[in-house]
Amino acid sequence: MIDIQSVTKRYGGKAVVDSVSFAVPEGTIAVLVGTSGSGKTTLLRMINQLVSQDEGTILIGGEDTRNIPGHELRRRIGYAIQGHGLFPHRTVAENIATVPRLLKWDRTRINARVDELLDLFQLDPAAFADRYPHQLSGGQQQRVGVARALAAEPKILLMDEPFGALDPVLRGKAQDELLAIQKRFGTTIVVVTHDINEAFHLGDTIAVMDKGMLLQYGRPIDLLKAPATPFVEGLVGAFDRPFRLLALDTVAGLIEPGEAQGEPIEAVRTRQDALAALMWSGADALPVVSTDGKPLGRVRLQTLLRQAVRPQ
Ligand SMILES: Nc1ncnc2c1ncn2[C@@H]1O[C@H](COP(=O)(O)OP(=O)(O)OP(=O)(O)O)[C@@H](O)[C@H]1O
Repeated sequence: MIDIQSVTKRYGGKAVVDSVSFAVPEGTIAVLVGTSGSGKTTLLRMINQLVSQDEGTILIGGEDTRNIPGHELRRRIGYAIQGHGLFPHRTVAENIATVPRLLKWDRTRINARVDELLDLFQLDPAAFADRYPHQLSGGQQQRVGVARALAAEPKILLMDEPFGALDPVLRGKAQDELLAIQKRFGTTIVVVTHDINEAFHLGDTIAVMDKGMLLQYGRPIDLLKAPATPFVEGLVGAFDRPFRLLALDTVAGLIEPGEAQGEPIEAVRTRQDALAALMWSGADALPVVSTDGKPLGRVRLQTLLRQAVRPQ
């Protein structure tokens, strides 16, 4: 658990992070969103003490971060930034091995971990381990940056616009990879993004910042149901709300018995995907199948539309 308590940072007398408090439960993803200059990066960098707060306390697993030497804290907390920050004169394998080496892992363990991470990010170790960052595409560099941040199996991962430079297709893939990794290792993750869609896709909780202040912190559904201010309402998109609501859940919970014509949809897809498929096909119901293709029933347009209404 990361517990941020009344944290303030001032530059030149001006609070760029202004008495912010929220807690990130263990094993969850919190996303920081907000306008440019609202203090997101500063707040993130206070968690690993790259920036020290002027007031307030940050506890990690109950321990005050100011009582942990900075270098030790930063070895315990993975950090991935936009533009990846890879060392240009080190190979991919050496980049990923940075923290395990500092921690003096033995060579066999380091090599195994590097290969495991490269596999996880779909970069064939035989082809990529010995390349230098400039020999990779931007998307590959970013994946290596995230792999490096994960190398020492940190319980906490901080990410600052980690997928900012990726095209929409790669960005979606990288987000799904991150969710899979988070599930597998139970990592607690704090991500900064400009992209509200990314926030909804990744976040168990979302923190909305404006001018150094935390306007709202809650689950995606809380922001949709009860935006704390007009700014939050604008950010979550008044017109997009029904679609965002549908995107929060899968088709699985809405399957009804019966048959339907048309291209089947998998039960793990979002309700928003199902609505899109129904609208596109012009049908009023679609067959639903399991990921291995077994028929499970059908999903009806009427049922979906009822889910898109403001929750009571
Ligand atoms: N070292 C510094 N010295 C002086 N001012 C700073 C420093 N670092 C950040 N700031 C100021 O603090 C404010 C918050 O910056 P920060 O980078 O945290 O915002 P952000 O929300 O991450 O912005 P962006 O989305 O544009 O990256 C900005 O006005 C910035 O100019």
